[in-house]
Amino acid sequence: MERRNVGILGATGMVGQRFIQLLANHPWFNITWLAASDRSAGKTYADACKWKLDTPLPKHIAQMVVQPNTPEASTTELPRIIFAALDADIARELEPKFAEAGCAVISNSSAFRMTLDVPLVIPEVNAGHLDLIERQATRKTSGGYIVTNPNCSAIGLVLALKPLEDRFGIDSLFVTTMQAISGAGYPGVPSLDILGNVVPFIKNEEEKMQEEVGKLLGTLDGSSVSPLPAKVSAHCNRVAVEDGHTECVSIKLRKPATYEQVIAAWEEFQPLSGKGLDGLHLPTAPLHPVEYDTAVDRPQPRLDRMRGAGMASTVGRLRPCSIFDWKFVVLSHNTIRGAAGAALLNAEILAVLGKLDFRQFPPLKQPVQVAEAVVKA
Ligand SMILES: NC(=O)C1=CN([C@@H]2O[C@H](COP(=O)(O)OP(=O)(O)OC[C@H]3O[C@@H](n4cnc5c(N)ncnc54)[C@H](OP(=O)(O)O)[C@@H]3O)[C@@H](O)[C@H]2O)C=CC1
Ligand SMILES: N[C@@H](CC(=O)OP(=O)(O)O)C(=O)O
Repeated sequence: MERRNVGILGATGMVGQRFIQLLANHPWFNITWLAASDRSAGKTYADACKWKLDTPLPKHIAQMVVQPNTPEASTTELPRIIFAALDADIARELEPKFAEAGCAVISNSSAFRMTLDVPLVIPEVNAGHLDLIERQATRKTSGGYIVTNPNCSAIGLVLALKPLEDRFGIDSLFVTTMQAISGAGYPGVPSLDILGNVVPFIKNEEEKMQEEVGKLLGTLDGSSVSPLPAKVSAHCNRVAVEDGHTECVSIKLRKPATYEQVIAAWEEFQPLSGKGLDGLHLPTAPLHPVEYDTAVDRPQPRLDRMRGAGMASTVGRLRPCSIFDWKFVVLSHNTIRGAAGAALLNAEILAVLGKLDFRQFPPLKQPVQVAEAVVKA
């Protein structure tokens, strides 16, 4: 099967490298275009990038020439699918240019997450919000659009919250994060600040978590999303862990739930595989998006971040909370499920829903039913 060409904007950074790693053997997508800042444009990728991952840099990627950061300056053909891994300020300026040029911009940045007509999506949680794409001005002119995935702490948390919201409703929650260093990009936090230390501040992180949870679990009312009316309070901390964000959560539910009912809600949560998508697996989707571990001392970042190939959210330590109803711990991989893997899964669901002009996608058995099942899940 011929694969669809894709590009990566911000390809030399921590998230850009994860995109390259995850796309290296992807069955539907083929990297043909890489771009970064003016510092890198014109160099080979190997010269421009400090490769930090523990799998080798693919040889054909190493030899690719890094392109300038605008559609018109590209010296090679611009693919119609662009994965973007830019800082928010740069994304705010560049991503619309690619959407105007007719690209599907699958963004990882916070720049447009809360914009009314931009979907903020986790496919297992709110795939129906992708309908917002059709409201974007560029969709009607060039066909291009922007889709975003959430903040890396919000993703792991919301995967654990969605089954609870569906079955019991969420009234309030209190969450304290312990976030890995890789979340700050490269070179990121200075070693003298973080070694043997905890930094109780990550700029804008608490605000992003609080508002993104509401939009992700909110309801699409035609032209915009009404946020979930739950109170969310977040404390965010940077800790000396390489990869994997850990979060301690206390939650008040709207309906009473027993220990067994809460665990069942997590364990039975298979929104993409159980309702018509059988046999039409999305390559990056984990079979179990939420895994509950019964051990008293799990989840732990070093031991659990690669569950579901880095795409699962691991939950543990469910116990009664003396202030709210229940408390538990959530862990997810911040640069895979929290970033590049999240964007890749968004691209895959867009492909299945026919929003990537994805002509080479293998024929679906029952296309309409499958799409509807995914959207309603
Ligand atoms: N790390 C994480 O866990 C997560 C990060 N994110 C978000 O993803 C985005 C990228 O993060 P991360 O990879 O960690 O950041 P890095 O700092 O590691 O990488 C930034 C990338 O942007 C490129 N860049 C910088 N300036 C420009 C420019 N003017 N034009 C084009 N490209 C430019 C850099 O290229 P060059 O090498 O040439 O400087 C590099 O490729 C951010 O918005 C971040 O908040 C989201 C979720 C998780
Ligand atoms: N701020 C997160 C990384 C992240 O997800 O950022 P953003 O919301 O800008 O994508 C961290 O430091 O761990």
